[in-house]
Amino acid sequence: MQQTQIATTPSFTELKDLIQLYLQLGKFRLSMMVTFTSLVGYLLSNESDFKLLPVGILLAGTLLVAMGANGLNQWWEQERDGRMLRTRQRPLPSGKLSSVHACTICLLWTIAGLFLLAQLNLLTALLAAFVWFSYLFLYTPLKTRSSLAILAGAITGALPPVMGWTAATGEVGLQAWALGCILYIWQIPHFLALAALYQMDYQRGGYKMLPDDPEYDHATRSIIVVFSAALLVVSLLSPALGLGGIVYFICAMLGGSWLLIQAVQLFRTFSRPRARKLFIATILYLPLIMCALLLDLLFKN
Ligand code: HEM
Ligand SMILES: CC(C)=CCC/C(C)=C/CC/C(C)=C/COP(=O)(O)OP(=O)(O)O
Repeated sequence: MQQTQIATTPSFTELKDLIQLYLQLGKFRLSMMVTFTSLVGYLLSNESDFKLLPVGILLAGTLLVAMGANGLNQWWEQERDGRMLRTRQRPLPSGKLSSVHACTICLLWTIAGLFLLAQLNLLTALLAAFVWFSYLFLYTPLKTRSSLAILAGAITGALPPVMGWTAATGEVGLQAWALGCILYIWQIPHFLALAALYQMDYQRGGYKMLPDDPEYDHATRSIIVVFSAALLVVSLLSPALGLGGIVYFICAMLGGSWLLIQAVQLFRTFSRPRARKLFIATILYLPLIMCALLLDLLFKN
């Protein structure tokens, strides 16, 4: 009797391991960051007071749909992920989760997330469904075909703040678009810096998102500089549309200039440490800007 119980009831360690695998499958940190941007979009609308229930629903719904999308992308790419050093330890290629298990849980996360968002309003749920769809059915298949995939991939980062805004107001707003635009531009240096670090890996996986040049193509480095400069300009112009105040402006100027300096240094001479520094700058830039926007809101209210 006791033996049966040991065999069928998962132990605490097994449960902990399973949760760990789920977090990897849904790219928890990245999904949390995406969810944070939707929260900022919600609060920027200033339409409603901070109400715990709709905010909780927005956060849970966005996180679930984002994790569902990330996990289904890994399900789709499991064979290629198995060929790449960066990704071969993921739950699916490492065999720690079965394909059916992963696919089922990600579909459940997606359905649960969309259901939650629909409780706020249909527009927010539709936007989430569009992001989910474009990530899986536009960006993911394009990755093996063209370097333009990134332009589709960046939609995924641009729309979550807009979703936050629509969750609060039921309609889209100018400031949310401005923030979405900043995020869209930000993703280009974010990804291209990382791609410089994992160039060979991407080739191993059969992805066509990058030039095959081991010295990291001049054109790609120019694109990084152009988008980093555009990020600085657009982020500094955004207060004209009502996005952010003085804290945001200072942070956007300092953070954006820092990112641009890293981009220019990488442009001058390619090296992996320089690419890594640029990637880290992009990772730090995002929470910096989001927190600055929240601080300005706090001072305003
Ligand atoms: C075109 C869009 C994007 C691409 C191609 C991209 C690509 C990636 C990749 C491949 C990594 C993993 C690095 C590694 O395995 O070492 C990564 C890390 C990260 N990305 Fe992005 N990303 C994109 C958009 C976003 C967005 C929209 C956010 C958040 C709003 C984001 C936030 C992060 C964070 C926080 C990390 C580091 C944490 C982690 O590794 O889990 N990214 N990105
Ligand atoms: C609300 C909602 C649905 C939000 C979407 C959140 C989401 C799916 C963000 C992912 C952003 C992105 C393009 C990551 C890179 O994928 P990749 O396939 O290039 O990464 P990999 O090489 O590590 O697999």
